Amino acid sequence: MNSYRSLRIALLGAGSVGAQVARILLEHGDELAARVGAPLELVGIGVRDVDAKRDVELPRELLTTDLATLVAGADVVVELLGGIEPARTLLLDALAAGADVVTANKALVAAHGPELFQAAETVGAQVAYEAAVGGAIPIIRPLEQSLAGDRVLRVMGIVNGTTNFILDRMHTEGSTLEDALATATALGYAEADPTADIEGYDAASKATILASLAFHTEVPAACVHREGITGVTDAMVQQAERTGRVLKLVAICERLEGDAGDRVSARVHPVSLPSTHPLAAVHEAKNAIFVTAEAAGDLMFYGAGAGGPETASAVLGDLVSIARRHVLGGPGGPASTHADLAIAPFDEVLARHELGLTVADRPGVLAAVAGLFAEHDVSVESVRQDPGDGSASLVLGTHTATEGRIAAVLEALAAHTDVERIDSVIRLID
Ligand SMILES: NC(=O)C1=CN([C@@H]2O[C@H](COP(=O)(O)OP(=O)(O)OC[C@H]3O[C@@H](n4cnc5c(N)ncnc54)[C@H](OP(=O)(O)O)[C@@H]3O)[C@@H](O)[C@H]2O)C=CC1
Ligand SMILES: N[C@@H](CC=O)C(=O)O
Repeated sequence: MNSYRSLRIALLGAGSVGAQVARILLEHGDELAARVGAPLELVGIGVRDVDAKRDVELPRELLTTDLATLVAGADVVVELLGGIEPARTLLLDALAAGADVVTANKALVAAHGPELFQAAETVGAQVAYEAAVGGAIPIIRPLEQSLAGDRVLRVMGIVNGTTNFILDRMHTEGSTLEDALATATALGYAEADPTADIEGYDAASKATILASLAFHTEVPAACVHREGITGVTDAMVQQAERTGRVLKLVAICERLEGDAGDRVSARVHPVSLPSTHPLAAVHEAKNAIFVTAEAAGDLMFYGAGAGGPETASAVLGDLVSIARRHVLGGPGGPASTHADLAIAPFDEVLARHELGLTVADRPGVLAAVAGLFAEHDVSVESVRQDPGDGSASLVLGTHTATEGRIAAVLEALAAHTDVERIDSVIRLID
């Protein structure tokens, strides 16, 4: 090891992820120091309650509730608090003082990434956030660096471990959403407020980050269409199973090519996939992200999307690379947003849906209802009607049908006198 002084690491948070980061820093300090070329000195751990019971026993003298003072003396600040404040202010203070920052906080990066990157650029510091998307899976660095010379066309996948765990348990064990969420929380997968998981906010933050990196364009969180899994019912799960399909919450970020120039679309919503689709084999809290790039073709990234030790791996990867830069020097620099593409409204995205309807139980009713689809330019790919009870399942095609047209046809169906109920609506991916 050369004679570089030790690097002062301030850790903010000792929850599911923070406690594991502290454990690894303390247990494997010598090995990490050898990799970096300088010791990584954990100077303190900022928490809300120094007496709280933790999964990992941490030296009492390292714990503090004075996060501002802890940040002030650090070379690198590792933020694992979650939420916007006080994380944002603490990181801006750290950057203003010239410290580098590592964070797993996707809500913060999605909402305030440009502000943090600008603050870092001003002082030549770095903000690293590999753990903010896909837990242990390397996806930020591949998009930011490995694919920087290619043209990314699409990033699509399962990016929230908690909701994947819940949907998986609903399919495989018949669990309720509430029971499966309680287990996911106990396993350390869920956010402090799990509404962020089940209502799709967490996945939407990740979609913001992925789309911004993939398309070199700032994609504000407000431009990401978001639906969570609270509308997924047992009946929808059973309907998917009857047709050999599986429900998953996916994020889709696409470059849409058009005569007026390329645009970007980013959205998060449940979909129904054939059980043979590779995403159908993503179980428990695993994540999988497919990237399609013009020259590279299709790439797939798979692994643990949540969990303390797994996420700590990504955090420590960032910490080691930042620490190496301190010791050896090397490039940092802001994320590229030079392309600045327009964002396509969700209504204009092409969509394929499966619809469960109950119509009045009279001959010819479905044919009359079908007129509504033609009126809204929505093609009907297939119709299956159960004899006797008026229930029908329709697949609505994509080539001309946009999300906007499907929404309009659903509104018209809801008002149609021969339609008793819309039983289920789910988007299909093949
Ligand atoms: N859990 C996971 O699988 C993953 C989490 N992430 C992200 O990592 C971050 C941390 O997640 P996780 O470890 O699960 O969160 P936890 O809720 O388990 O832990 C949060 C920690 O931060 C401390 N903390 C929170 N607010 C404050 C505050 N205002 N002042 C002082 N301390 C505070 C808590 O202190 P105390 O212990 O005293 O209450 C706790 O130690 C989040 O941004 C999350 O989105 C990213 C990928 C995966
Ligand atoms: N709550 C998140 C944690 C990781 O980002 C998830 O379940 O994916």
